[in-house]
Amino acid sequence: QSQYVDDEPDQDSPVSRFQRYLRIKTAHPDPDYASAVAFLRSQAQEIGLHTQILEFVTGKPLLLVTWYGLDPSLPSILLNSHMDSVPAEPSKWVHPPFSAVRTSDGKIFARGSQDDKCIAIQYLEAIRNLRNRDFVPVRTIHISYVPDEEIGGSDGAAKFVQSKEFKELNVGFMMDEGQASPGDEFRVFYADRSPWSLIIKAKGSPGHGSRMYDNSAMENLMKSVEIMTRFRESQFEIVKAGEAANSEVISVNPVFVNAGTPSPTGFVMNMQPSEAEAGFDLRLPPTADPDAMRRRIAEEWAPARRNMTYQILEKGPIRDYLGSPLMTMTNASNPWWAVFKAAISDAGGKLSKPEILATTTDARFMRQMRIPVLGFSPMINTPILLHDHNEFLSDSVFIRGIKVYESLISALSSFQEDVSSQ
Ligand SMILES: CSCC[C@H](NC=O)C(=O)O
Ligand SMILES: [Zn+2]
Ligand SMILES: [Zn+2]
Repeated sequence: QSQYVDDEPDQDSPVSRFQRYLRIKTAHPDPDYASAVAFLRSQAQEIGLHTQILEFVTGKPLLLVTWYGLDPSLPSILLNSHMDSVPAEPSKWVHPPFSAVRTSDGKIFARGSQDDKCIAIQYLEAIRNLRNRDFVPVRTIHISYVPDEEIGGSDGAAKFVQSKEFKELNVGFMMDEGQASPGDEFRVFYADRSPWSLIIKAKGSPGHGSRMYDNSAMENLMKSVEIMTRFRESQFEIVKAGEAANSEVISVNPVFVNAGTPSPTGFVMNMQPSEAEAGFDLRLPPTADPDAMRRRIAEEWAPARRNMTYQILEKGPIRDYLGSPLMTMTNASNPWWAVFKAAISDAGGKLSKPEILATTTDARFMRQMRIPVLGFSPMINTPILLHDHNEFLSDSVFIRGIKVYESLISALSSFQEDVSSQ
């Protein structure tokens, strides 16, 4: 196990600024957005960038940072990063999750180090370096620091894209977070999966625990669970056979079951309950047919004939406003794709085949507006530790990422073809 390194208190460097941001506790359930916004804003101001705070929901601020380009009539570039993190269990970490300790081998341990506070600072550091080199952007570049991504974004990015402030940004291309790459190729994501929360409920006659009868609530629920498990296995088989990635199939995973008649010592054991319910996390890739899924749920997973009801919470859009799947093209039809690819290669990076992200990000709200979005976090040679214990990022990977964003930001902001009609 690696040792602590005490960073010099007076040190001011990209890594120390990253550490300072990591030490701000923006983990749910009580994220300190005020401190995060204050810190990021002071960084942006120090670099000489324009800042604006938007508060669509009280206590949930969004920081917008702007570097004006020479031609404000061209669609702008938006770089997005969420300020919140998932919680951490300190006792399961080798270093405290908000210490941002850097070990002697250069690993910076913190909740949010990969997801996604790294890109928050890398955007700013890249712009700092470009400004120091007197680079002048043609297109305006914005950075949005948004709240609540980890809890679905309805008070964050969802409100932002609906605002007049967002419209005025005239965003032509956006970048959002991606995921770490254990190998030496950068990963890029052209779509997310759409998240649904599904709760199925069964009702039935209560009865003595000893009695066999049809249509008890538990029997009805368990039949559904069996059918859903078979569906889950059919999807997982495709993945196990190597025919599709995890993110390309529909996942359905049980997250809670709730049934039984409570007693002071647990549950009444000789009573069959009259109600039972279970909750599932569903993720639909953009290729999935949401209507077919809704029918499957109504007819097979929670049919009225088994005394079942259900509730689907669709967390965000599943199609764009013209009814197309939420996907960003990674071919010649999307001129930004070529610019992105060239910028990665100019930075000496290799790119793996574009992927669908298995999880879900704020990008879906912008894709709904038909804005092209690529998910990208420049973390190669890094184990995937988002939401895990001992999340870390190596200092060298972090520093290299700044260079990659310098290349990306200069290329994207210099891109002259007018794509505003797309
Ligand atoms: C219901 S939207 C939640 C978004 C969340 N994002 C990251 O983990 C996710 O669960 O994928
Ligand atoms: Zn994230
Ligand atoms: Zn996350």
